[in-house]
Amino acid sequence: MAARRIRWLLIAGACVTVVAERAQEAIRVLAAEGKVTYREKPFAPADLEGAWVVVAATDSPEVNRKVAESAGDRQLVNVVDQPDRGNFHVPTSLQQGWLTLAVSTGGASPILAGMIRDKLAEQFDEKWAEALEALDEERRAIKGSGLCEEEKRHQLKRLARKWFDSL
Ligand SMILES: C[C@@]1(CC(=O)O)c2cc3[nH]c(cc4nc(cc5[nH]c(cc(n2)[C@H]1CCC(=O)O)[C@@](C)(CC(=O)O)[C@@H]5CCC(=O)O)C(CC(=O)O)=C4CCC(=O)O)c(CCC(=O)O)c3CC(=O)O
Ligand SMILES: NC(=O)C1=CN([C@@H]2O[C@H](COP(=O)(O)OP(=O)(O)OC[C@H]3O[C@@H](n4cnc5c(N)ncnc54)[C@H](O)[C@@H]3O)[C@@H](O)[C@H]2O)C=CC1
Repeated sequence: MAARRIRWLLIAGACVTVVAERAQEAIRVLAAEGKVTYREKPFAPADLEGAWVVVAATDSPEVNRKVAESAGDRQLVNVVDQPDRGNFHVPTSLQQGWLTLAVSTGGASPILAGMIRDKLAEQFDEKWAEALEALDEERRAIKGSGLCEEEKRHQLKRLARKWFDSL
């Protein structure tokens, strides 16, 4: 579970520190490659110092509860086995170039969220990534034109509609 969250955090550009008594092999490899910092020890509240995002993903509900309770008001906390103890949930997501679609069922069924994402992926395929790049160029041209604000807005709306209807 922790490895899944770490992958997502690294893609987002986070500096990740893992605290685990005995981390999974995949995490040890990331640590050996210098991609994450690994503290091989039991959790202690001081481990949260300086953290912006905290993920409680141990296999012990008591430890995860303690992690959540030790976090400060200004920290984002995700608790993988007791979502209500944290202050954010992780949706499943689909990336198609610059397009990001996130799907959440509010915790009711993470598997269904994955199914919905797969269904959306059939509709929002590579064409959308290509379209967004083309649209971006056309939008810049309109923004850089000497047209008045009202006319620009009108053209930007028409531009988005043209692409939306063509895909
Ligand atoms: C609230 C949330 C936590 C949060 O915010 O982080 C949460 C909570 C819990 N999940 C549990 C179980 C499973 N979760 C998955 C899968 C995923 N779970 C994810 C998110 C979230 N899961 C958040 C809500 C998101 C939403 O509702 O949309 C995804 C999107 C992202 C990710 O986790 O990477 C990923 C989507 C899959 C994909 O993308 O295809 C699978 C299937 C699998 O592993 O393949 C199972 C086993 C089957 C089952 O139990 O249904 C359990 C019971 C744990 C236990 O008792 O052992 C809890 C705790 C509880 O329900 O209280
Ligand atoms: N949110 C979600 O989508 C899902 C959540 N889960 C939940 O994720 C949790 C973890 O499951 P897995 O990753 O399979 O477990 P795991 O057994 O692979 O990993 C647990 C890790 O916690 C560490 N740990 C345990 N006590 C510790 C302590 N006191 N201090 C520091 N580290 C400690 C262990 O050393 C180990 O590295 C479970 O509660 C499970 O119910 C599981 C599947 C999906």
